[in-house]
Amino acid sequence: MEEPLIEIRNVSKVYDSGTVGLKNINLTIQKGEFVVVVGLSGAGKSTLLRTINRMHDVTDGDILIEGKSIIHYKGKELRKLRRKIGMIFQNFNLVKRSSVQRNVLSGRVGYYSTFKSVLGLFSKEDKQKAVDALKQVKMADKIYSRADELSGGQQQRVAIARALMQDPKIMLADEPIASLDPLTTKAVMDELKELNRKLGITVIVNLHSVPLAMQYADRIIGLRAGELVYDKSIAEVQETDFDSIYEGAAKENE
Ligand SMILES: Nc1ncnc2c1ncn2[C@@H]1O[C@H](COP(=O)(O)OP(=O)(O)OP(=O)(O)O)[C@@H](O)[C@H]1O
Repeated sequence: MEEPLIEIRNVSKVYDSGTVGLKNINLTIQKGEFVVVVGLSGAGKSTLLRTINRMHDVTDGDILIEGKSIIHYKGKELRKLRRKIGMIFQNFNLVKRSSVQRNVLSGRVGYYSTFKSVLGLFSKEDKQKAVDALKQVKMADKIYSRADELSGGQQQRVAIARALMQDPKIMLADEPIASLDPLTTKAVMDELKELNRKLGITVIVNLHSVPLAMQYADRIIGLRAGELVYDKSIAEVQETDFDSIYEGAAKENE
């Protein structure tokens, strides 16, 4: 079998406050998978995603990407790792007063010296790349709009275009549709699915909605209180499975 793209081995994360974010997680993700992570608020979904791109360091265990341990990466190695991994957030994280073009080009910053990126000296190739990325998310006509003139769904698609500028192998999306209405939710989820299918990017998405998870995932992972309590391919998933992840946890809190 092919080498796994991501291997999480016995990973635990305890925050400085003493809160346990993750408890002994073991998880292997293959190239090309579309994985949805579900679980109650506070279950550790964001923590899990953020350990994969080293926004958070783990307390214990190891994470391998393409067979290499990443947990001690620093400087150049860490920058190279982060280029491979695009990230999408609930609140889009765009520079609201900047143009769509500028926001998308900023996804390329990891490839430039600080000097050039501060001055906005982007190459002609990268400007064309930004147009292509915007075409991919069907936002090319908004290239000169200001980010804050766009709807939430449009902003999220620009954020996806920005992440595509990195030529990522992995796309991490942390509640990407939490602040969107059903119609724009569909546009954003369809976009993530398309770049998984068409561009072969491995996608890991945190979602609260089980029906959406079932609609889009190849595989669903469930977290509860920092532990991995569920891991099935979509063909094996049954909606009642989630009672133990959601209702069971609710009972515990009573
Ligand atoms: N920076 C932090 N410092 C301390 N504790 C944190 C930090 N980030 C998260 N936590 C705690 O770690 C646990 C897991 O949080 P996490 O945000 O990963 O959960 P989540 O499943 O993503 O929840 P949500 O759906 O609300 O985003 C929670 O108890 C949370 O309060």
